[in-house]
Amino acid sequence: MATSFRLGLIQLAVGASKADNISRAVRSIKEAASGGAKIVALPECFNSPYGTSYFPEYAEKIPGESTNALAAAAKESKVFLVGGSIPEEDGGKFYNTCTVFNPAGEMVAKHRKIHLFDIDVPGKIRFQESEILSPGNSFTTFETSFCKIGIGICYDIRFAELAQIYAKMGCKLIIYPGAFNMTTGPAHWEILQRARALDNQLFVATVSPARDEKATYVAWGHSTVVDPWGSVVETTEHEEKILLVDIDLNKMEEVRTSIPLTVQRRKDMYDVKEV
Ligand SMILES: O=C(O)CCC(=O)C(=O)O
Repeated sequence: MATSFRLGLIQLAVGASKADNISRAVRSIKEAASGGAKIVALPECFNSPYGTSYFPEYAEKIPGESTNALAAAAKESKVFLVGGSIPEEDGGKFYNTCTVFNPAGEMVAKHRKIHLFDIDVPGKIRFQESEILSPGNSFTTFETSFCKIGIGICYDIRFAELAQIYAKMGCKLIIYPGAFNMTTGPAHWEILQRARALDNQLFVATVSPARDEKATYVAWGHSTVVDPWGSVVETTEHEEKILLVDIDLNKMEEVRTSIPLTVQRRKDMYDVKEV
Protein backbone atom coordinates (compact mmCIF):
# COMPACT_ATOMS: atom_id res chain seq x y z
CA MET A 1 0.00 0.00 0.00
CA ALA A 2 1.32 3.42 -0.91
CA THR A 3 1.96 5.56 2.15
CA SER A 4 1.65 8.97 0.60
CA PHE A 5 -0.87 10.68 -1.62
CA ARG A 6 -2.21 14.07 -2.57
CA LEU A 7 -5.55 15.09 -1.10
CA GLY A 8 -7.71 17.65 -2.92
CA LEU A 9 -10.13 19.72 -0.84
CA ILE A 10 -12.63 21.73 -2.83
CA GLN A 11 -13.81 24.83 -1.01
CA LEU A 12 -16.69 25.31 -3.41
CA ALA A 13 -18.77 28.45 -3.99
CA VAL A 14 -22.32 27.18 -3.55
CA GLY A 15 -25.29 29.19 -4.85
CA ALA A 16 -29.01 28.85 -5.46
CA SER A 17 -28.76 26.95 -8.76
CA LYS A 18 -28.37 23.23 -8.17
CA ALA A 19 -27.28 22.66 -11.77
CA ASP A 20 -24.54 25.29 -11.43
CA ASN A 21 -23.39 23.84 -8.10
CA ILE A 22 -23.07 20.39 -9.63
CA SER A 23 -21.23 21.55 -12.74
CA ARG A 24 -18.86 23.70 -10.67
CA ALA A 25 -18.16 20.72 -8.41
CA VAL A 26 -17.50 18.44 -11.39
CA ARG A 27 -15.12 20.99 -12.95
CA SER A 28 -13.28 21.35 -9.66
CA ILE A 29 -12.94 17.58 -9.22
CA LYS A 30 -11.26 17.41 -12.65
CA GLU A 31 -8.99 20.30 -11.74
CA ALA A 32 -7.98 18.69 -8.44
CA ALA A 33 -7.25 15.43 -10.24
CA SER A 34 -5.13 17.22 -12.86
CA GLY A 35 -3.22 18.69 -9.95
CA GLY A 36 -2.37 15.17 -8.80
CA ALA A 37 -5.05 14.58 -6.17
CA LYS A 38 -5.93 10.90 -5.67
CA ILE A 39 -8.57 11.54 -3.03
CA VAL A 40 -10.86 14.52 -3.53
CA ALA A 41 -13.46 15.92 -1.14
CA LEU A 42 -16.34 18.37 -1.50
CA PRO A 43 -17.99 20.44 1.26
CA GLU A 44 -21.13 19.82 3.27
CA CYS A 45 -24.24 20.71 1.27
CA PHE A 46 -22.37 21.18 -1.98
CA ASN A 47 -25.46 21.17 -4.22
CA SER A 48 -27.73 23.43 -2.16
CA PRO A 49 -27.54 26.50 0.05
CA TYR A 50 -27.26 25.42 3.69
CA GLY A 51 -30.46 25.88 5.70
CA THR A 52 -33.46 23.85 6.80
CA SER A 53 -35.78 25.78 4.46
CA TYR A 54 -33.75 24.63 1.46
CA PHE A 55 -33.45 20.93 2.31
CA PRO A 56 -36.86 19.66 1.08
CA GLU A 57 -36.56 21.59 -2.20
CA TYR A 58 -33.04 20.41 -3.01
CA ALA A 59 -33.34 16.89 -1.60
CA GLU A 60 -32.79 13.91 -3.86
CA LYS A 61 -32.95 10.17 -3.73
CA ILE A 62 -29.64 8.33 -3.86
CA PRO A 63 -28.78 7.56 -6.60
CA GLY A 64 -30.05 10.78 -8.17
CA GLU A 65 -28.94 13.74 -10.25
CA SER A 66 -26.16 14.92 -7.92
CA THR A 67 -24.72 11.55 -6.95
CA ASN A 68 -24.82 10.31 -10.57
CA ALA A 69 -22.71 13.33 -11.53
CA LEU A 70 -20.28 12.51 -8.69
CA ALA A 71 -20.00 8.86 -9.75
CA ALA A 72 -19.21 9.93 -13.33
CA ALA A 73 -16.67 12.52 -12.14
CA ALA A 74 -14.88 10.01 -9.89
CA LYS A 75 -14.68 7.53 -12.76
CA GLU A 76 -13.52 10.07 -15.32
CA SER A 77 -10.81 11.46 -13.06
CA LYS A 78 -9.98 8.08 -11.49
CA VAL A 79 -10.10 9.41 -7.94
CA PHE A 80 -11.66 8.43 -4.65
CA LEU A 81 -14.34 11.06 -4.19
CA VAL A 82 -15.86 12.09 -0.87
CA GLY A 83 -18.96 13.82 -2.18
CA GLY A 84 -19.41 16.42 0.57
CA SER A 85 -23.05 16.12 1.46
CA ILE A 86 -26.48 16.64 -0.06
CA PRO A 87 -29.97 16.76 1.38
CA GLU A 88 -31.24 13.22 0.82
CA GLU A 89 -34.87 12.08 0.71
CA ASP A 90 -35.68 8.49 1.55
CA GLY A 91 -39.05 7.09 2.55
CA GLY A 92 -40.45 10.56 3.31
CA LYS A 93 -37.55 11.43 5.63
CA PHE A 94 -34.69 13.82 4.98
CA TYR A 95 -31.02 13.28 5.83
CA ASN A 96 -27.76 15.18 5.45
CA THR A 97 -25.82 12.58 3.49
CA CYS A 98 -22.29 12.09 2.21
CA THR A 99 -21.69 9.60 -0.61
CA VAL A 100 -18.24 8.22 -1.43
CA PHE A 101 -17.11 6.85 -4.81
CA ASN A 102 -14.09 4.82 -5.85
CA PRO A 103 -12.04 5.48 -9.01
CA ALA A 104 -14.34 3.11 -10.92
CA GLY A 105 -17.29 5.36 -10.08
CA GLU A 106 -18.88 2.86 -7.68
CA MET A 107 -20.46 4.12 -4.48
CA VAL A 108 -18.45 2.57 -1.65
CA ALA A 109 -19.91 4.39 1.36
CA LYS A 110 -22.84 6.53 2.43
CA HIS A 111 -22.80 8.53 5.66
CA ARG A 112 -25.91 10.12 7.07
CA LYS A 113 -24.97 12.84 9.57
CA ILE A 114 -25.27 11.20 12.96
CA HIS A 115 -25.33 14.26 15.23
CA LEU A 116 -27.80 16.87 14.03
CA PHE A 117 -26.83 20.51 14.34
CA ASP A 118 -29.24 21.87 16.94
CA ILE A 119 -27.78 24.84 18.80
CA ASP A 120 -28.95 28.10 20.30
CA VAL A 121 -26.27 30.64 21.16
CA PRO A 122 -28.32 33.63 22.43
CA GLY A 123 -28.06 36.67 20.20
CA LYS A 124 -25.72 34.87 17.81
CA ILE A 125 -27.02 31.77 16.14
CA ARG A 126 -29.93 29.39 16.43
CA PHE A 127 -30.07 26.41 14.12
CA GLN A 128 -32.28 23.34 14.42
CA GLU A 129 -31.49 20.77 11.78
CA SER A 130 -33.76 18.30 13.53
CA GLU A 131 -36.81 20.39 12.53
CA ILE A 132 -36.41 18.82 9.08
CA LEU A 133 -33.71 16.15 9.17
CA SER A 134 -33.47 12.70 10.69
CA PRO A 135 -30.14 11.44 11.98
CA GLY A 136 -28.10 8.59 10.54
CA ASN A 137 -27.37 5.62 12.76
CA SER A 138 -24.16 4.15 11.44
CA PHE A 139 -20.44 4.66 11.36
CA THR A 140 -18.94 5.13 7.91
CA THR A 141 -15.49 4.05 6.81
CA PHE A 142 -14.06 2.98 3.48
CA GLU A 143 -10.83 1.47 2.22
CA THR A 144 -8.60 3.15 -0.35
CA SER A 145 -5.29 2.14 -1.87
CA PHE A 146 -3.63 4.34 0.77
CA CYS A 147 -5.47 3.88 4.04
CA LYS A 148 -8.85 3.45 5.65
CA ILE A 149 -10.83 6.67 5.95
CA GLY A 150 -13.65 7.63 8.32
CA ILE A 151 -16.42 10.11 7.51
CA GLY A 152 -18.23 12.59 9.73
CA ILE A 153 -20.33 15.59 8.71
CA CYS A 154 -19.76 18.98 10.36
CA TYR A 155 -21.40 18.84 13.83
CA ASP A 156 -20.21 15.20 14.04
CA ILE A 157 -16.71 16.63 14.68
CA ARG A 158 -17.79 17.90 18.11
CA PHE A 159 -18.23 14.33 19.34
CA ALA A 160 -14.85 12.93 20.32
CA GLU A 161 -16.33 9.43 20.56
CA LEU A 162 -16.90 9.18 16.82
CA ALA A 163 -13.28 9.98 16.01
CA GLN A 164 -12.11 7.53 18.69
CA ILE A 165 -14.21 4.79 17.15
CA TYR A 166 -12.80 5.51 13.69
CA ALA A 167 -9.28 5.39 15.15
CA LYS A 168 -10.11 2.03 16.76
CA MET A 169 -11.39 0.81 13.40
CA GLY A 170 -7.98 1.59 11.89
CA CYS A 171 -8.68 4.84 10.06
CA LYS A 172 -5.63 7.01 9.44
CA LEU A 173 -7.61 9.94 8.11
CA ILE A 174 -11.02 11.33 9.05
CA ILE A 175 -12.70 13.65 6.56
CA TYR A 176 -15.40 16.00 7.77
CA PRO A 177 -17.25 17.96 5.10
CA GLY A 178 -18.54 20.86 7.20
CA ALA A 179 -19.95 24.37 7.18
CA PHE A 180 -19.24 26.15 10.42
CA ASN A 181 -20.50 29.72 10.71
CA MET A 182 -19.27 33.19 11.70
CA THR A 183 -19.86 32.52 15.42
CA THR A 184 -18.60 28.98 15.98
CA GLY A 185 -16.13 29.01 13.07
CA PRO A 186 -13.55 31.39 14.57
CA ALA A 187 -14.10 29.96 18.06
CA HIS A 188 -14.08 26.21 17.45
CA TRP A 189 -13.38 25.03 13.87
CA GLU A 190 -9.62 24.70 14.02
CA ILE A 191 -9.35 23.65 17.65
CA LEU A 192 -11.83 20.82 17.14
CA GLN A 193 -9.82 19.47 14.21
CA ARG A 194 -6.59 19.70 16.12
CA ALA A 195 -8.18 18.03 19.14
CA ARG A 196 -9.55 15.11 17.11
CA ALA A 197 -6.18 14.69 15.35
CA LEU A 198 -4.09 14.96 18.49
CA ASP A 199 -6.25 12.72 20.69
CA ASN A 200 -6.33 9.99 18.10
CA GLN A 201 -2.94 10.56 16.45
CA LEU A 202 -4.31 10.56 12.93
CA PHE A 203 -4.96 12.99 10.06
CA VAL A 204 -8.08 15.14 10.03
CA ALA A 205 -9.35 17.07 7.00
CA THR A 206 -12.29 19.47 6.81
CA VAL A 207 -13.93 20.90 3.70
CA SER A 208 -16.20 23.95 3.87
CA PRO A 209 -18.17 25.78 1.22
CA ALA A 210 -16.68 29.17 0.29
CA ARG A 211 -18.19 32.12 2.15
CA ASP A 212 -21.16 33.90 0.63
CA GLU A 213 -21.88 37.03 2.68
CA LYS A 214 -25.37 37.28 1.16
CA ALA A 215 -26.42 33.75 2.08
CA THR A 216 -28.89 33.13 4.90
CA TYR A 217 -26.16 30.99 6.56
CA VAL A 218 -22.68 32.46 6.17
CA ALA A 219 -20.01 29.75 6.12
CA TRP A 220 -16.68 30.22 7.86
CA GLY A 221 -14.60 28.59 5.11
CA HIS A 222 -11.06 27.71 6.22
CA SER A 223 -10.89 24.16 4.88
CA THR A 224 -7.94 22.56 6.63
CA VAL A 225 -5.73 19.50 7.05
CA VAL A 226 -4.23 18.65 10.46
CA ASP A 227 -1.60 15.96 10.98
CA PRO A 228 -1.27 13.39 13.83
CA TRP A 229 1.06 15.75 15.72
CA GLY A 230 -1.80 18.27 15.87
CA SER A 231 -0.14 20.67 13.43
CA VAL A 232 -2.07 22.44 10.70
CA VAL A 233 -0.52 21.16 7.46
CA GLU A 234 -2.54 23.43 5.20
CA THR A 235 -5.45 25.81 5.51
CA THR A 236 -7.04 28.66 3.60
CA GLU A 237 -9.23 31.73 4.00
CA HIS A 238 -12.86 31.81 2.90
CA GLU A 239 -12.76 32.26 -0.87
CA GLU A 240 -13.42 29.51 -3.38
CA LYS A 241 -10.27 27.43 -3.67
CA ILE A 242 -8.88 23.96 -4.33
CA LEU A 243 -6.36 22.92 -1.70
CA LEU A 244 -3.89 20.25 -2.78
CA VAL A 245 -2.23 18.73 0.26
CA ASP A 246 0.43 16.01 0.35
CA ILE A 247 -0.23 13.47 3.06
CA ASP A 248 2.60 11.27 4.34
CA LEU A 249 1.00 8.50 6.38
CA ASN A 250 4.37 7.56 7.92
CA LYS A 251 3.90 10.61 10.11
CA MET A 252 1.24 8.69 12.02
CA GLU A 253 3.54 5.81 12.98
CA GLU A 254 6.26 8.32 13.85
CA VAL A 255 3.97 10.17 16.27
CA ARG A 256 2.54 6.95 17.73
CA THR A 257 6.05 5.61 18.32
CA SER A 258 7.24 8.81 19.97
CA ILE A 259 4.15 9.20 22.16
CA PRO A 260 2.64 5.70 22.43
CA LEU A 261 -0.88 6.56 23.64
CA THR A 262 -2.41 3.57 21.87
CA VAL A 263 -0.59 1.08 24.10
CA GLN A 264 -0.72 3.24 27.22
CA ARG A 265 -4.49 3.60 27.44
CA ARG A 266 -5.94 2.35 30.75
CA LYS A 267 -8.96 0.72 29.15
CA ASP A 268 -9.51 -1.13 32.42
CA MET A 269 -10.46 2.21 34.05
CA TYR A 270 -12.60 4.06 31.54
CA ASP A 271 -15.97 2.39 31.97
CA VAL A 272 -17.36 4.91 34.49
CA LYS A 273 -21.03 5.12 35.35
CA GLU A 274 -22.54 8.41 34.20
CA VAL A 275 -24.24 10.51 36.92
O1 LIG B 1 -20.87 22.85 15.32
C1 LIG B 1 -20.97 23.95 14.79
O2 LIG B 1 -20.70 24.98 15.38
C2 LIG B 1 -21.42 24.08 13.38
C3 LIG B 1 -22.04 22.83 12.87
C4 LIG B 1 -22.68 22.97 11.56
O3 LIG B 1 -22.66 24.00 10.96
C5 LIG B 1 -23.29 21.80 10.94
O4 LIG B 1 -23.37 20.75 11.57
O5 LIG B 1 -23.72 21.91 9.79
